[in-house]
Amino acid sequence: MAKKNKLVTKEDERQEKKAAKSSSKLSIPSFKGGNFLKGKLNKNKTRNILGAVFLLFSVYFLLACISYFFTWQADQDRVIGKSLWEFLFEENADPVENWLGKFGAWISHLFIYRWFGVSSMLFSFVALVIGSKLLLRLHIMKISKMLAISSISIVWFSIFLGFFAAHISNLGGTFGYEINEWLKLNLGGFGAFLFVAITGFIGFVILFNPNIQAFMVRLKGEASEETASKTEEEHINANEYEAVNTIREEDITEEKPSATIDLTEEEEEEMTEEEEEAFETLEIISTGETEKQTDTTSNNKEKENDLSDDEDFSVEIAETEEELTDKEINRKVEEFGEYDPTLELSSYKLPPIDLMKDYGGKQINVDKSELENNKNRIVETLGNYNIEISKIKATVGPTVTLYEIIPAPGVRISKIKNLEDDIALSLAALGIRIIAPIPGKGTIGIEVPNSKPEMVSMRSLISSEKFQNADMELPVVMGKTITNETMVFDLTKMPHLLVAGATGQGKSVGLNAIMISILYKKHPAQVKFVLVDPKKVELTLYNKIERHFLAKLPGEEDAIITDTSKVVATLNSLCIEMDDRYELLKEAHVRNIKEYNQKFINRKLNPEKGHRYMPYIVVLIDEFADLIMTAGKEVEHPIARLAQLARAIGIHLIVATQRPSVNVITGMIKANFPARIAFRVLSKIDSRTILDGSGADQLIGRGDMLISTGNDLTRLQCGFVDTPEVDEVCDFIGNQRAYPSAYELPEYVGEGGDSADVDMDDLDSMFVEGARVIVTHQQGSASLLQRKLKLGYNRAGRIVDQLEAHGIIGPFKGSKAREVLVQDEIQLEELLKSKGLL
Ligand SMILES: Nc1ncnc2c1ncn2[C@@H]1O[C@H](COP(=O)(O)OP(=O)(O)OP(=O)(O)O)[C@@H](O)[C@H]1O
Repeated sequence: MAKKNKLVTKEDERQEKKAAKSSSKLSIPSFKGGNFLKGKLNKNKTRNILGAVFLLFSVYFLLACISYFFTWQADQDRVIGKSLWEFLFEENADPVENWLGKFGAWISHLFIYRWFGVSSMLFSFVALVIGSKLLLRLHIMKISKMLAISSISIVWFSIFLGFFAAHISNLGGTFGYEINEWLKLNLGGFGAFLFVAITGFIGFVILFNPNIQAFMVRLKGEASEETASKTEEEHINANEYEAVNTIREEDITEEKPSATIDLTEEEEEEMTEEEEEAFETLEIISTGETEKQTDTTSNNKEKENDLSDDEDFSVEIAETEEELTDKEINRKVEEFGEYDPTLELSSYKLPPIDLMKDYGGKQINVDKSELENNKNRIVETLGNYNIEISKIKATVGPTVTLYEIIPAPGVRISKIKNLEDDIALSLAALGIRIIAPIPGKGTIGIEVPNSKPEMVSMRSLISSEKFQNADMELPVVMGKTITNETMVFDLTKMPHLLVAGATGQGKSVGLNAIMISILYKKHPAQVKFVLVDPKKVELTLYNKIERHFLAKLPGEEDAIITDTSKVVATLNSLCIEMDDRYELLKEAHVRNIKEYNQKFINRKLNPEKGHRYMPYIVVLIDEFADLIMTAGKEVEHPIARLAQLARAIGIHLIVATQRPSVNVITGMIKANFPARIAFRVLSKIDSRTILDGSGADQLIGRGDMLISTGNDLTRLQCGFVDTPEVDEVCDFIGNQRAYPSAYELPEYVGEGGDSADVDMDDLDSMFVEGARVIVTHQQGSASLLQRKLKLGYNRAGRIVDQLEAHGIIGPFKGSKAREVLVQDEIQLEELLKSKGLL
């Protein structure tokens, strides 16, 4: 009780403090009974009230003025020469003609007749702008700017219109008339007119600062340009990028919209008064800071002046560099328009949806008796072990049904988890998976395969609204979740994928699904694939799109790599590409490929300095186990390097393997692939290797898969795409106009490079250091040089060749390190001296 009292007191104190704060802001003088006002008014309310008053005045005043022009003759006799008080309380009680009564007649007479004439109506505009800003938070224009424009316009138009007072009275008001009379008296009629015209021009220039020269140039050039622009227009039309999405609106299927709450918007709308106050105080603080800053600069200046009095000491202040205006910066964009990377293949068309087959399965058929049977069996089995259930719910997916159970209070979750095999036995089904508890739901899930699984066709996934409207860099649609939702993810966010699954469980179909997703969404300028296929048959279909979408090493015949030694060269070449791209990013002062490309499109990067539009590169390696077996560290090292660093520069790896054992998926690889996909594997150990947990061994195969992205593990039914469909898509793309060749990767000179090519006179500047590193470590490898001297692959390879040519190391020996022919550093020094290299 005492505690409660204490709380109440604190709350009271807080309220009092708040009231005091708001009253001090409004500076309401403290008077007796003013406490009521203090409590009720705060800055926000005052603002609203003032806003409403301004808006009301704006409308009232405008109507009064308009009415004045129809009624002034009738009302003028009564208003003229009277103060407001006199006029409102005069004895004559007859109504006036003005639509807005006596006050309307008086105020319009005051403003139009006695003051500024017609231009007085601008006061209504002034009130409108201020009122809408205060009440409706509508920003029509900057208040200071509006006040400057309005006041100058009111005065000037009054004088200008006063010029015609002899013909139409009231136009310029008494003010305009009197000024004109005075001007005419002193400058003559024409002189007065000229004076008014010139002041008008000066006012216009001060307010709007028009670019008169540009206007003149445009005026001159207009006639000659007219004909030129016509032809240019035709030219632009011809070049327009027509890579239209050929999927018709009606083909796009929409999923049930899930309720999404846009927190940010709500927060914005519902900014409480306190927050607003805080916001305003913040503004005040920040302006305070700038004031402080200017103070210090002026202090500094004073100090400088003091110093410059000293004869021996001169102070030079660095000139501030000139900054380009936004207009100048964007000059290139204005001149040429934004850079369009797709221009070279501007008529490229994305594949139409009709190329995909419909395998049905849009609607899930719910077999009620099956559901009932399964439910009864689950309840029964659990009942046998004295586990009571308080609720059970089934969600039917394309191939699996999820039974969610809430056990009675006091039941241990681990007890249910241990009954996995017993439940599987009672349901007589393969692939039962128990998720205890389902993260974020507070229930236990039992996944039971349907007796009649539905096939999920790739067509339905591609035409899903989610995929079609996905605003992602590399959107991938792979399948449907257990709740029949299409799952779309951005490959750039993954950022690499490890795919594993025993043979025949749907891995190749899955890889095709990834490829097809990207092909259905991206232009050849935006993405390139590096395809590695040691099995030689899986990816050959994509040969047809070589000149559109594939990347390869210079001088290679086939873009699809099947030979292990070429894989090593390609991976190393990708490392060089990565280093090059990082260098370009550094020069462009951006952090990732998206920002870089955006800057390039906005023509802020100079192609003459080596800048170029960077396509994403997706490296797809099928059968990674085979590569590791044959090339070992030689592939592991560049892959780990790419996986660690390549994310920001747009190289993404998809590595697939049949054998997810620890010697294939090593710790180094695993650590760098946070996103993993598991199709069915044969043992719990394999599942643990790929997913760090069991589950993949309990899948039912045929495209049933688990995708793990860090913490989340989602079960999906992978979309099915058959080889003829992939073939047709590739045909469609392949038959369109293509680039002259595949995207060229940088050249890689490997450790097995031809030493005959070495130029003995052009030794690398790091040659001597390289030789010392090799001799000290007695290990002849380029990767050692790379690590120790922080060199790129290309350069380290070149130094190795030069070392071989100078007889410091022996020839290339496959995956083994080269033999070092110099015993120690003393011998090396002698050798280098004898060759004149020291
Ligand atoms: N998503 C799917 N939906 C339905 N059936 C599928 C799906 N994925 C695969 N299958 C079936 O499984 C078969 C084998 O698939 P796939 O060729 O992809 O296996 P794999 O794991 O790549 O095998 P391997 O490693 O031997 O190449 C397919 O021919 C198809 O019948």
